[in-house]
Formats: sequence, structure tokens, C-alpha cells
Amino acid sequence: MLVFPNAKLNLGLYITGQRPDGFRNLESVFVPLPWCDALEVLPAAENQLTLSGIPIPGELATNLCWRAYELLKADFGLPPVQMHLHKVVPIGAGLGGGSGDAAFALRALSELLNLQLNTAQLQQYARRLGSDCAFFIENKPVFAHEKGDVFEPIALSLTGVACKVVYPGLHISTAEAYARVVPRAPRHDLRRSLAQPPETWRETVSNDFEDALTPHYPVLAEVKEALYAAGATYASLSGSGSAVYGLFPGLAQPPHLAFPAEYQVWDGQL
Ligand SMILES: C[C@](O)(CO)[C@H](O)COP(=O)(O)OP(=O)(O)OC[C@H]1O[C@@H](n2ccc(N)nc2=O)[C@H](O)[C@@H]1O
Ligand SMILES: Nc1ncnc2c1ncn2[C@@H]1O[C@H](COP(=O)(O)OP(=O)(O)OP(=O)(O)O)[C@@H](O)[C@H]1O
Repeated sequence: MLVFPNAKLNLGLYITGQRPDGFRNLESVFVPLPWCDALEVLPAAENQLTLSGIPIPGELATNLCWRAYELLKADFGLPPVQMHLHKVVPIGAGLGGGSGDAAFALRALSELLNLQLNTAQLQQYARRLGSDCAFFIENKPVFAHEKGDVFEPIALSLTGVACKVVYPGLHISTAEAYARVVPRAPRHDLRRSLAQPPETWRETVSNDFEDALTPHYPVLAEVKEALYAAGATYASLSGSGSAVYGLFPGLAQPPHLAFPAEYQVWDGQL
């Protein structure tokens, strides 16, 4: 079975409080971003995970695809599988690339091995692999709260909106990014703000990681300014960065922008 785990963007992100479990509560709107890895899962005589594309730090056994397999194996005694992951989505980018791989691996294993897991069960397994993972089970726009893994539906369609995502070659660890933010009350209700025209979002939709990270990584502000200068209606850091995106509603494709060769840029429609 061949699947294409996509990334996500955060439209607004407020870090609202410290939790007793050491994590933070947050409020954010997640939308799928069709920048994809490729993951193949096949029945096999022996377990095997192979990788290609962007190198992934860490041992194979810590790869989120493999951890997804081990999680299900503990409950269902799975037969051996062979997995191949071709990594395309930048890592440490705030795009949830690893989380998407984990969720798509859970879904693919459930289907391939006929585990008959429903959405709620798959989300429960996904939560155990990371805060962002559960979003990718349904993979549709949601208002997320608590650890970012409890969802409310949101009537927001950005389908067809032109988008540019710029990864300035900077791996920002999620834990490091959270450690730099002091939680505070949300400035706006994102559900209301995002119901207004995108032209208003610049004033009302913000990401708390930006204020905390920009003094340490000025390139984040430079990329955002370049996107606004090129006509973006809205631009922001995604998640804990370092990817910055711009939305260009009304255009078929975002305008061309010249960035240094080490940056990775995705142009397309949401
Ligand atoms: C920044 C976001 O991408 C926004 O969507 C996510 O909150 C990050 O989710 P993630 O990468 O799946 O993160 P996890 O693997 O669950 O956690 C990594 C680290 O981030 C911090 N963390 C994460 C989520 C959260 N709600 N509070 C936290 O404090 C913790 O230090 C944790 O050890
Ligand atoms: N399939 C995978 N893809 C990417 N990273 C993985 C994967 N499996 C395990 N990891 C580990 O997760 C770390 C990346 O996590 P990190 O949270 O920083 O970034 P991310 O998954 O790209 O997205 P986000 O920043 O949005 O959470 C990597 O350094 C790597 O050790």
C-alpha cells in the first residue's frame, strides 16, 4: 500500500497555559498542506524500514513510522511488514512532517492488516506518538485545543488558495521552541477571526512562537516581510517554525521569489 503523508499549517497559535503533565495548552487552527512524503507499507517475511530523501536524525527504531507499527503490534500482535519512507517535507519546520508519517502509518497498517480501527481509535493511538499526530487521522481543517490534539470542526475552506511555504534551512526543535514561550491568554478567538476575510487576519491572527523565536532567528522576520512585500494577504510562521508561509488568495500560483539556494520552497494551492 502506497500513501502520501502530507504536512500541516497552523493558522494562528496561542500558547495559553502550562499543563500538569509538562506540556502546554494551546489554541490553533490546523489545515492540511499538500507537501507530501511517500510511505509504502507491504506484508513481508521480516520486519524492515528503509529510508530515502531528506536524512532523518536518529535510529531507525525511533522513526515515527516504526513507532506506529510497534504501538499497534503491542495490542494486535501484527505480522512482519516492510516499510519504505521517502522523506520530502523538511524536518524541524513546524509542518508536522513526522507526525503525518506516524498517522498515515497507523491508517495504512489498520487498512492493510484489516484491524478495523475507527477514527476515534486511530486518533487515540496517534496521540500516544505526538501532539500533532491525531490531526492527520481526519486530515481536515480543525480548531485544536488542549495539547493540540482535541478538535472542533471549523467551517474554513482554503481549498485552491495559492500558498508559498519557505523553509530557511533552520532546524528548530519543538521542545526548544516551547521552552522560549511564556504562556498567556489568547488575544482573539481564532474561530471568529478566521471567519472574517483573509485581509483582516494580519491584525487578528498571530502565532506566539513568532515573538519568542524571531529575536533569536531574525531570518524568520525577513522571510515573512518578503512574503508580504510580494503581495501575500496573510503570512506567518507555522507551528514552532522555522517554516514561514504566505497565502495569496485570488492567484493561481504564488509569485516567484528568489531565496538563497539552501532554502526549501513549496509553491502550490491548499
Ligand atoms: C508546535 C506544534 O507543531 C503546533 O501544532 C505542536 O504543538 C508540536 O507537536 P509535536 O511536534 O507532535 O510535539 P510532541 O512530540 O508531542 O512534543 C515535543 C515537545 O514539545 C513540547 N510540547 C508539545 C506540545 C504541547 N502541547 N506542549 C508542549 O510543551 C514538549 O516539550 C514536548 O516534549
Ligand atoms: N518520520 C519522521 N520524519 C521526521 N522526523 C522524524 C520521523 N521519525 C522520527 N523523527 C524525529 O522527530 C524529529 C523532528 O521532530 P520535530 O517535532 O522537530 O519536527 P517535525 O516532525 O518536522 O515537525 P514539527 O516541527 O511540526 O513537529 C527529528 O529530529 C527526528 O529525530
